[in-house]
Amino acid sequence: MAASASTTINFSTEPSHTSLSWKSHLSSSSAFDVAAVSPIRSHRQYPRFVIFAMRDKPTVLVAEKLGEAGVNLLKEFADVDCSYNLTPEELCTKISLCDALIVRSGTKVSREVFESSGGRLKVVGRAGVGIDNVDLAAATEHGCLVVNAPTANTVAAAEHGIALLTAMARNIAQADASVKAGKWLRNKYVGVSLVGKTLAVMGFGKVGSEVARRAKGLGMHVIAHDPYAPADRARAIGVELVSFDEAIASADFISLHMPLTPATNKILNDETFAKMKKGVRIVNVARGGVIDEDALVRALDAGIVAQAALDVFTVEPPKDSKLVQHENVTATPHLGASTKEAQEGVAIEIAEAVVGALNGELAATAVNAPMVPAEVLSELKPYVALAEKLGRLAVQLVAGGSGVKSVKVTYGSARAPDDLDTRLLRAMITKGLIEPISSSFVNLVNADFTAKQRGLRIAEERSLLNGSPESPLEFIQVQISSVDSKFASALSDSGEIRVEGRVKDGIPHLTKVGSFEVDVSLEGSIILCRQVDQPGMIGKVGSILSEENVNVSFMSVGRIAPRKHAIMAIGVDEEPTKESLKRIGEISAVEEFVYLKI
Ligand SMILES: NC(=O)C1=CN([C@@H]2O[C@H](COP(=O)(O)OP(=O)(O)OC[C@H]3O[C@@H](n4cnc5c(N)ncnc54)[C@H](O)[C@@H]3O)[C@@H](O)[C@H]2O)C=CC1
Ligand SMILES: O=C(O)C(=O)COP(=O)(O)O
Repeated sequence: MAASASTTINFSTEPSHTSLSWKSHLSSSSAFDVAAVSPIRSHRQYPRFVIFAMRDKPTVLVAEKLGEAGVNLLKEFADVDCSYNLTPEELCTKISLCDALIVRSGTKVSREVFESSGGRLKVVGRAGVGIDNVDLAAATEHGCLVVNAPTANTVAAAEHGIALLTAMARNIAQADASVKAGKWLRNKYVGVSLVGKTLAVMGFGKVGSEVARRAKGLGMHVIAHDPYAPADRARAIGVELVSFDEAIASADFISLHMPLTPATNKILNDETFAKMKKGVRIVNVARGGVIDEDALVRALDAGIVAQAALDVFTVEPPKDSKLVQHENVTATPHLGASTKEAQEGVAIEIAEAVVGALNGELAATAVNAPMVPAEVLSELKPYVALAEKLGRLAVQLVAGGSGVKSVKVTYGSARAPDDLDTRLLRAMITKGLIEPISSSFVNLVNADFTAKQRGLRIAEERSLLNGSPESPLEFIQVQISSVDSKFASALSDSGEIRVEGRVKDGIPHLTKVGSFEVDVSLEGSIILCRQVDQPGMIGKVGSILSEENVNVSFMSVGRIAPRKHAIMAIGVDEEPTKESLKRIGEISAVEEFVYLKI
């Protein structure tokens, strides 16, 4: 027995992605080492972890141009259908035949796409950074994992930002067009210098900080605004983090590098343009939607904004856009990520992520599932299996099987509270609790959503144990309250169904049922009998099962005191017939029994 609980901490009362998290994963998406940005991320092998169980060769639909190396990598594992320029209707029709979909920024992966997939679509791979074209809520509700390729195009986007900045300052595009039109307008295209000017980088993440580095090399004074960026990262590059208002009021140039979210939608608008220095110049390689484009046209006409260089637009391609036609605007057709190097890197990065996910690995770049480091996953793997099995057992002990609303999970561990990420465990307990009593498919992606939708409340509690924190967990206990049990002995003194398990030699074991201690490996199915403790019981049950050729893998008896009540837990490899279960129930000393499928 492990040391008894010394402290009990209530971590969360509601399933939530942030309640208990691995300490290194609490930082925002911007947390990365700027010096480590490289066009091609090396692939890390994540432990196989069954999010999806693929039986046949999967089909991957590549809906936008993807680098050849990525397509070849996909082909080693899947049937690959490269169909570009599909209409939304065509995409919805095709998707029901696909296990994975790969897109860039030009394809809307809407709720209809997930609904049309009929549950087959398991992974959406975004070959790039921005996932604003994917309906994440719908993906999550459908248990579909969304992965992106967040690092391989960083440098390309930053270089494009700098290209636009310098081209804009020296009127390169306009001057080029006029020379080609036979003109020689040396006075018209006098530019502005960059050296000594203030550049405000809005969004100091991967691209923003690479732009900042390069702008410093051009002799610019660089400030940045990013509510989530750590000050020491900015300091390391020699950039001061300032408030939004200070950034836009003091900048000669503004470069946008934040994601498009409800909070950043039209963040540059009439009101914010009015606060800018007259003659400010704006670069946007982030997303068109962060600028109110009509307001930008007004600001350009009023001379508040002297020039804008835009790679991205609210609607792409832009139609009859006054903004694009404006003489002080330089426009490119969303080329930020379009270098050979970046496209090769992105293609490999996304192909690896999609193949990994289809193989059951938890992707390192998952957008709508917990990102758990590989080493943590390896360590937690047997406990993940234990968690699901305990959930499955507990719910089968409920009379009627339904009406489960309130579950308490206790994790017994000697580790410090922030050293244990329980999101995987909670998801698998939820899977175990819900799948035996419904037609829902539950995985790591949709577990919290599915629990919430069913009104299932999972409270998590940590029981801090004395002893060595070598293994992440000593035990997991699952309790279901306010329900009747079909096996009264599974009820604890306080009336909840209670099962507890441990991992022994890498194998999940059931170690407690109600108040009875047992020990049965959770590998096949289980028969639990309550009996009056007396000699010969094991033999009687064993011989009934052997007559049926049912192999007994494990047997254990947990009793309160000799010759009083005991619980016999029997692990079986095959499913006993109803008749043999009936015969076990008829043994005179057996008071109640239950057969549980794991
Ligand atoms: N034009 C193109 O082809 C490309 C565009 N992009 C876009 O560039 C943007 C940045 O990409 P990454 O740097 O890779 O992402 P990132 O996630 O590394 O950085 C985004 C940064 O924006 C910050 N942020 C979030 N809300 C903010 C707010 N309200 N104000 C200021 N900062 C805020 C975040 O804290 C984060 O540091 C994304 O929108 C992405 O889609 C990226 C690559 C290519
Ligand atoms: O990665 C991003 O966010 C981009 O905007 C690149 O988009 P693309 O893959 O070139 O359509």
